[in-house]
Amino acid sequence: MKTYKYNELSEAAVWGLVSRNADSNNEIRGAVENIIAEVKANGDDALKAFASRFDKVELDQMFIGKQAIAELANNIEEDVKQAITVAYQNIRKFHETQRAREEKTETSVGVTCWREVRAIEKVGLYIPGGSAVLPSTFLMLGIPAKIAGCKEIVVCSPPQKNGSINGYVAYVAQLLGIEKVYLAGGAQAVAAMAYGTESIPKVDKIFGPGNQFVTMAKTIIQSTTNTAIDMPAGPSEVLVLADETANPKYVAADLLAQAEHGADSQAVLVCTDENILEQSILEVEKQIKTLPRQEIAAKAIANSYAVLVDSLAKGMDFSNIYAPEHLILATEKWSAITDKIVNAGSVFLGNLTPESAGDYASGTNHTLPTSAYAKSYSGVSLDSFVKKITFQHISAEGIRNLGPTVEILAEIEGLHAHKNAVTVRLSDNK
Ligand SMILES: NC(=O)c1ccc[n+]([C@@H]2O[C@H](COP(=O)([O-])OP(=O)(O)OC[C@H]3O[C@@H](n4cnc5c(N)ncnc54)[C@H](O)[C@@H]3O)[C@@H](O)[C@H]2O)c1
Ligand SMILES: N[C@H](CO)Cc1c[nH]c[nH+]1
Ligand SMILES: [Zn+2]
Repeated sequence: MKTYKYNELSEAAVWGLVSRNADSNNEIRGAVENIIAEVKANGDDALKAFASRFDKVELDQMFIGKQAIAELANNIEEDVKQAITVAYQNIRKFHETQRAREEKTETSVGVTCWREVRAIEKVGLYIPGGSAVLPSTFLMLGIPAKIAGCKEIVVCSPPQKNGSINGYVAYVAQLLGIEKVYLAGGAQAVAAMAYGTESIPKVDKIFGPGNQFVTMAKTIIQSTTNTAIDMPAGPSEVLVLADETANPKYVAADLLAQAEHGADSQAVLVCTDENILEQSILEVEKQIKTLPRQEIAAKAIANSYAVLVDSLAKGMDFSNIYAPEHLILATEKWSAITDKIVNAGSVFLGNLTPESAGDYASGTNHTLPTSAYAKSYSGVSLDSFVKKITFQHISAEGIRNLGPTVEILAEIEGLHAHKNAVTVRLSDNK
């Protein structure tokens, strides 16, 4: 892992360091635009052709139904069922706390305004399944969708080599009461949910993480269709901010946990202590050899780096510019610096809080903004699955009170029909 000294970096060098996945974006955009156009024109036939090309499987049907889901779910190990259930309960508990309760407000006498929450009716959940199948993502998306009360939940995941889904995904489907999982992955799944095909219904909003193809497809359909997206949730990343109280073994384990997601993942160590920094890098080199996915992790680590800083405050400055998906404060002094966090998707405090806990089971959502989108987006939550509609009611007293103000403002904008909508009421309610 290459190491930089923060106080020796120019501003341009810092911006260069924090930019990710920028080089390949144009190439990926072209490929994804072609995939979207194919799905739009040829529906299920295109999906089957892409499954054959990218997932190396010939599909007879486009989904796995209730009966097959039950059979697959039945066959998984008991301890896994229990672990999934614990995760389900914690994620549900945390997301239940996000139900909005807002008061009605009388903004002026006789004028009452409020907001009411309505679920987005048709949502599409993308469950990644390329290099690793992620049933945990199904929990992260399915639980808030169910709590919100979304009427139609369409689920897509890449077909496995046997033309089916794995048993753990099936078990989650059963827990959530979802009766169909569509066999579509990558950009083509996103296109299918945005345009609809013979089998896959068009949805109002698409959720879920994925590789650069999935993320690019979401970004494109967001501006070319009326289907919204949760956020750009692309290749995983972590920034560990450590000091002399950090444990290099834990730091390295956390860096590798995100590195093993994909060759394009990034793991950044920002450290105030040269010794801890060097020990952590040595630990990365040691621990990586024990990983089954060491080839993938090694590519991600080659695409990662460490930064030596003078203080935790300087480290936090760098972190805020980087805006990591995950920020780990590997320091006993974490409580002194949390208020300095401006940009991060999800934060893990202290030496005993591994990021993996949030990936699976502590309760927070693991679908989070990457590539510095944490500067402007939040991770998935119950809010992501609802709209908040504003309401207002104006009484006779209210229109007498507020009417003249509206008339004047409509007048200065030259919008006389607007003014008149008030005037006709005022003349009837003197
Ligand atoms: N940000 C988050 O919240 C978050 C959460 C979980 C996972 N992730 C990320 O999700 C990603 C999952 O990626 P994955 O690849 O394992 O699964 P994936 O399901 O995102 O992608 C697999 C699909 O990609 C398509 N594909 C593969 N090669 C292609 C090519 N050359 N051209 C066009 N399409 C192609 C195929 O259709 C395949 O089905 C990882 O990068 C992981 O880090 C992010
Ligand atoms: N770390 C991923 C988000 O970037 C989520 C995940 C799923 N499974 C394991 N990890
Ligand atoms: Zn992870």
